[in-house]
Amino acid sequence: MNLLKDIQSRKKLNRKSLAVLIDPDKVEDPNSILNLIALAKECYVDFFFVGGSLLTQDNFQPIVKLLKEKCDIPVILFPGNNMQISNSADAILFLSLISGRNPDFLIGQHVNAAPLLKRSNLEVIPTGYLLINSENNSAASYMSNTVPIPADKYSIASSTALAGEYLGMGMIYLDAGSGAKECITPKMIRKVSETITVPLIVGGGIRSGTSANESLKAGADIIVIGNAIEKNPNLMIEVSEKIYDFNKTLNIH
Ligand SMILES: CC(C)=CCC/C(C)=C/CC/C(C)=C/CC/C(C)=C/COP(=O)(O)OP(=O)(O)O
Ligand SMILES: O=P(O)(O)OC[C@@H](O)CO
Ligand SMILES: [Mg+2]
Repeated sequence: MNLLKDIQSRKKLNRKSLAVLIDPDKVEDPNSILNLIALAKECYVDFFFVGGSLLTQDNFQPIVKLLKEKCDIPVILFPGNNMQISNSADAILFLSLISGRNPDFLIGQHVNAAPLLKRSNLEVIPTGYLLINSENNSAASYMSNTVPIPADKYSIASSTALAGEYLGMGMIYLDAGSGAKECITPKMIRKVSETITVPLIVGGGIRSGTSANESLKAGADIIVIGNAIEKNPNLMIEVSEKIYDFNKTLNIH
């Protein structure tokens, strides 16, 4: 399995995907996600992302193992730091926080993680990570000690994403921050997606089928939903129907 190649070929076909984010700190008992896993299978969710800005409990490894045991949905680590590595997952987003200017999140965490990743079987996916301003300071922005790009500074975001692509990053991730009041605007997604050629992941504050649909229409290739699905797992059904409708028009089987 080569997930990046798979994601690139989906993009070529303009085929959209849904990633469900599991933040281990929000899960009290790993077994409590069994229903979520069952629903994700029914909804043909494309990926599970697992990670958090800060992990204070010991359930990260058990959650990754449980996901792998109970379903075939690829599990991609979305690490807040270099401690969030599990050999049981399929891949890791090797995030470099290019919207910020904190060397530790641009290259420092990566140096610590690299030898562990070399010994693992994880697919390492170099990903340019951009935090876009939301009204509230996000946990990711606080923990990384970086200032997000203002939500209406389209050329700064597009140029940053393009620089990431030119540096060889295989994907770009635009994040308004988990639980953001406002998700990334369609205009911002459009400007960035028109500038880059690599797959675009968009997340943070997506809470309805409508905003999911708008993000996809504006050019997101993968949308990520965490908080809203934790609160209302049935949103997964609504969003996956939107993705199904979107992909159906492409006439691929
Ligand atoms: C390459 C390796 C090993 C690590 C990269 C480390 C980097 C650059 C991280 C980027 C900055 C960061 C702290 C990202 C966190 C992203 C994430 C997993 C968010 C999930 O949501 P939370 O931020 O935990 O939100 P809540 O406030 O809802 O808990
Ligand atoms: O939890 P939400 O707001 O859906 O955000 C998902 C993810 O993009 C956060 O890093
Ligand atoms: Mg968290």
